[in-house]
Amino acid sequence: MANSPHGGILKDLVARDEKISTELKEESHSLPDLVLTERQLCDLELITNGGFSPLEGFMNERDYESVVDNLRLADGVLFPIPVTLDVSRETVESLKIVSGTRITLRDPRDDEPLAIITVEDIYTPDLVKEAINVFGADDPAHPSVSYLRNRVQDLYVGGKVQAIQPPAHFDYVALRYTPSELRSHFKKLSWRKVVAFQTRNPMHRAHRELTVRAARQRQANVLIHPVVGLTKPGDVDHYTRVRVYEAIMAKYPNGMGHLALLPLAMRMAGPREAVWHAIIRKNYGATHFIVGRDHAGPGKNSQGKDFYGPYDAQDLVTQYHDELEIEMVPFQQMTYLPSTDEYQPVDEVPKGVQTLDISGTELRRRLRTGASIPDWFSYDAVVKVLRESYPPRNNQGFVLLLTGLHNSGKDAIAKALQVTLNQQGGRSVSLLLGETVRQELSSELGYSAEDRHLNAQRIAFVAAELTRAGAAVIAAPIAPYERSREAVKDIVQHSGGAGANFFLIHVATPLAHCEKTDRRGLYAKARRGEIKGFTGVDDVYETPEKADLTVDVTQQSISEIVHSIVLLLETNSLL
Ligand SMILES: Nc1ncnc2c1ncn2[C@@H]1O[C@H](COP(=O)(O)OS(=O)(=O)O)[C@@H](OP(=O)(O)O)[C@H]1O
Repeated sequence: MANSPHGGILKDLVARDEKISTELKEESHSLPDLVLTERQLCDLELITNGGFSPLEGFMNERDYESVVDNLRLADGVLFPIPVTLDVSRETVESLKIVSGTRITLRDPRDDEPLAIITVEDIYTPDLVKEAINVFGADDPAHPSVSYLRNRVQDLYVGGKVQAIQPPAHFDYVALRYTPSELRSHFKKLSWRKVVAFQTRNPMHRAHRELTVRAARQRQANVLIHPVVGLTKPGDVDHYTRVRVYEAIMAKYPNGMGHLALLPLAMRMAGPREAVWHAIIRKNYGATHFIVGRDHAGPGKNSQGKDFYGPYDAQDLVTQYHDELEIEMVPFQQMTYLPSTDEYQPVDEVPKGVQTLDISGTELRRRLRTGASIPDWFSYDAVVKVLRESYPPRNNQGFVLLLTGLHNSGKDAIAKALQVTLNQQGGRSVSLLLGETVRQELSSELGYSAEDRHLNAQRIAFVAAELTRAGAAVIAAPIAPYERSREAVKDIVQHSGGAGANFFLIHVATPLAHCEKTDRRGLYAKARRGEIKGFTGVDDVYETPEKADLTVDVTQQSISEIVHSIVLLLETNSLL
């Protein structure tokens, strides 16, 4: 038997409104629109599937104030986190939003109408108070406070929603359960007691041991219920994590556990978040909920201290135990005891017994360097998934941007380097010569400052895509402007993923040599005025200020230059 929902009734609005969804969809076309933010989309999904029961919409001012002040809705029901629809003043004015207005809420990914909100009120939130009460401090080191300060719009719009359809998902569809679906699943399996485990991180042996212990203690089954909505910036992406969870599920005793994904936008609100998580799991039918050390903690504040005490979350859940009606299973941190090859909560380890742990930072270091990750810490299948997503540097892609004058030797160096890297193997090598890019990608562009900059940005886009897939990219345009070269670096480092390794190599062959040896005669034509705005003749070449390497074909042979680039890559552990 699944636990009863918070407030007594599961507010499955999708099921409730199914009969009128065609009419609602029809009406949605004639209403003003709001395209949701990513966070609002996650919130709406949980409002409409019942995960946030007893909510039936975004909070009005009375509920919001009451939640911020007392962790309760205006009617007194426990609810610790504001769930609000923020809208800019301009939008409120341009859409003429007033009490009673009906607005279509749209999915930002595909523009589909998901729900209609009937506006109850429009109010100005006190964001400083919200930060202090809900997150503990008005400190922008907290990701949700930073979100309040930088992303949240001026006004909140409160009102109940009617569901047109749930947001569409195309990843891990079979693992996404609504509260009703999960409840049916528990019924089908005759699970009476279910311990839910919340996580936003990859799971290893310690987590498996902890959850199995919890199940044993409470004679229950285990629901692994990871968050796949928004988590803390910098977390492991949910695709990788779900593959990890799938791998670890095979390590549970047969039939003990089940994996379901939760599309929640976390707030990292520590104690309040733990109470919220418990309510959500109750709505999904769980009877027990694990709260460990530093539950939903965001890390350090701007003074370098933890935002919350390690067991503050457990204390707050205990405080509301009676009305939560889901039993907390508190856990201390698990640690490994090599002498007996087992995990135990730290507070149960006898004095003097040796323990082992691997921190998150150490794990990331081992992934980066390819160093071994011991069996006592994780499972081969889990490590394999992580290594695929976080390859060691010698498997990561990289971009070498060779910049220099026409006929500086950059093409010859690039081609020789391509051959050298091909000889070594292990990566696909892509060559983006200036001339090739001009023919294949930028044939309509000329040589104005703007066109040259755009050309560089196109090279950056292609290079970032290739390097993200693990390729070695050698790009050799003239790239005469510092701002363009900086833009290339920026684009590669921001969208190149794990392979965001970028090196600028200045081929600094003097103009006189480039000109003297130019068999194509372009400099001669430029001198005669037959080509206008030619780099080095009547257009500027800005010498790079921060090249990773400077080479010159009048001082070194092509082989020597290639070797110096190989050494640069080797020094950076890329070869
Ligand atoms: N006005 C002018 N200025 C500079 N270069 C010119 C110009 N007109 C044509 N070319 C020939 O175009 C080739 C490719 O230039 P790039 O795309 O590398 O230049 S840029 O980075 O956009 O500045 C470049 O060849 P490579 O140096 O061999 O790549 C030039 O020979």
